[in-house]
Amino acid sequence: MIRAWSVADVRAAEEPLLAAGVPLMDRAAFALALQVLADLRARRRSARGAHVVVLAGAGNNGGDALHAGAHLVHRGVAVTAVLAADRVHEGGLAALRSAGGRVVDAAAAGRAPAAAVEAARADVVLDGLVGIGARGPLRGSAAALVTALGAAGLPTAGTDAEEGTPATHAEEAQGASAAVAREGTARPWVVAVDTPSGIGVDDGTLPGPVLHADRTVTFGAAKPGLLLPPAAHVVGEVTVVDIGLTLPGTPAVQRLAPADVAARWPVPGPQDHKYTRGVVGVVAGTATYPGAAVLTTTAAVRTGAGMVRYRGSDVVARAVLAARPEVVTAPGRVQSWVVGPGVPPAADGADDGQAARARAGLAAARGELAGLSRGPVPAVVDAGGLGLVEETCPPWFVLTPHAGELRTVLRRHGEDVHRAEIEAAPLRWARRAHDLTGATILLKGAVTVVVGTGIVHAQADAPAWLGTAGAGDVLAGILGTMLAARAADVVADPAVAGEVAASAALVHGLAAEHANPGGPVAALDVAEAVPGTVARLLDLWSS
Ligand SMILES: NC(=O)C1=CN([C@@H]2O[C@H](COP(=O)(O)OP(=O)(O)OC[C@H]3O[C@@H](n4cnc5c(N)ncnc54)[C@H](OP(=O)(O)O)[C@@H]3O)[C@@H](O)[C@H]2O)[C@H](O)CC1
Ligand SMILES: [K+]
Repeated sequence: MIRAWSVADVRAAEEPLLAAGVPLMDRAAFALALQVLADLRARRRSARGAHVVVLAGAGNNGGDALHAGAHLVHRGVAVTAVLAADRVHEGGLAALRSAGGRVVDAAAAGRAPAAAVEAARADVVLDGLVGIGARGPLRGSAAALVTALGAAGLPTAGTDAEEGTPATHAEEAQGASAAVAREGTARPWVVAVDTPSGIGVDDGTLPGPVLHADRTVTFGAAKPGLLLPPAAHVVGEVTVVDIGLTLPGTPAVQRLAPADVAARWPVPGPQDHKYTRGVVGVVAGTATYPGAAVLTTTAAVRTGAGMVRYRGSDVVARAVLAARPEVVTAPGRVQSWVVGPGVPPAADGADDGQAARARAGLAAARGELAGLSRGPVPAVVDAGGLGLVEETCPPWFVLTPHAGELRTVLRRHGEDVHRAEIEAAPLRWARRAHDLTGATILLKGAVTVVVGTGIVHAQADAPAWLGTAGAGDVLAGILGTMLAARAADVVADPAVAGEVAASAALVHGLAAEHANPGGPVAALDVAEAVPGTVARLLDLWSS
């Protein structure tokens, strides 16, 4: 598990140590230098004679980078510090100078392109422009430098948000790109110091220009922006360096690892039977979209449900039974409901009665229909089901929208937001949807964000190949079974709903990888791979 703490929590943890004179910056800089040396040796056999460019901003983030640069000079690395501020960390600059490092001032207007060209030729670029002290989009000389680095061929993200200066940056950028293109040198390895400069450290946004990192060396603890999309896509490999901070028990964001899911997997024992293992009720598919019913029920069965009850028209039921004879179509008690996959969003009547069956399932999940479930049970609400949930939901309802579907849910609650805005700030809008609906929100994407009553989860287990038709239907089935197996826990403590949802996202992503490592997968392949994935998780855990 990777746990990430907010900027405020990290600052609060640093405070007493700084007050006691604990040399946190020395610890951070030394660890950073060691990691850069290891990366250099991995990429060019020896660090000696390598060229490292340190991008230094005005604060302690720049201080970390400059001190690390001094350590590197002492190990035979040629280091150039590019100063992106009129005033930088004095101690760090003095250490670099006395070690014999070069210093280039890139703070003055027009200096960025030349500095960018030098950086683009380096073996490693250390991004020490700004860390947890960032406020808003990267601005001034730091923004100009990142824009010029982008033009010089280094991968950057975000737009140059500073008003009135795009032309300046563009001109500088052209200068840089022409110079580097002529040489066609391989681009440098970028190491972000604490965070890639300019990301939303607490929310994972990309408010302005950001230099992509190949590695982020972060101090004391991971920060939420390193796990949350879209910033999670520009951090590279995250290396957490222990500098002796004591952080509060509850992190702001966490990412489950396979071992965390395995540790909580409800492995059946001799006393278990189908009803103790969890029965899943599925309302999915129509005569027009029968495949969703097959995918969702297959996934639920293959994830280890005690039993799956399918609710739908006879024609679809026949397709389901042909694929999965284990499924039953008789109504009866369930421990979770999955409603919505393949059900048309607009309940326009052409849905074989699925909207009515979905509403009945949701009412039963609320505990409003005695007999069917004897009290409230968790529910997965996906696709067409999202249009059927009422104003507010219990937290044991897990809504599983993608960004477009979340837009519809938010608009129904009076938030007029566009899909692009949701994709630019997934945490914010998933949290808003949780606040408005009361449900646990699993916002699907390359990184899946789960916001409920407990800790926020950000899962990045899925290969891009999983972006294929039916993948959401399979996730809904996996989640339905995992919720049914822990139904009592989920209803008793809704924070468990978020943890189970994040676990289902992890299983879904790993199953896609196992189905065809490194290549394309069909949704049904993913569902069929789940048993093996679960066995591997448990084997890993028991070994
Ligand atoms: N405290 C310690 O000894 C340790 C800190 N660690 C490292 O330090 C940074 C946090 O350092 P801090 O000085 O608090 O802040 P930063 O260096 O991250 O950034 C502040 C400077 O950056 C400028 N800034 C802020 N936002 C932007 C922006 N959007 N664009 C450009 N520049 C920006 C800000 O300028 P002002 O005008 O606002 O003053 C500051 O000059 C932490 O990340 C660690 O790297 C060590 O890890 C542990 C010891
Ligand atoms: K940084």
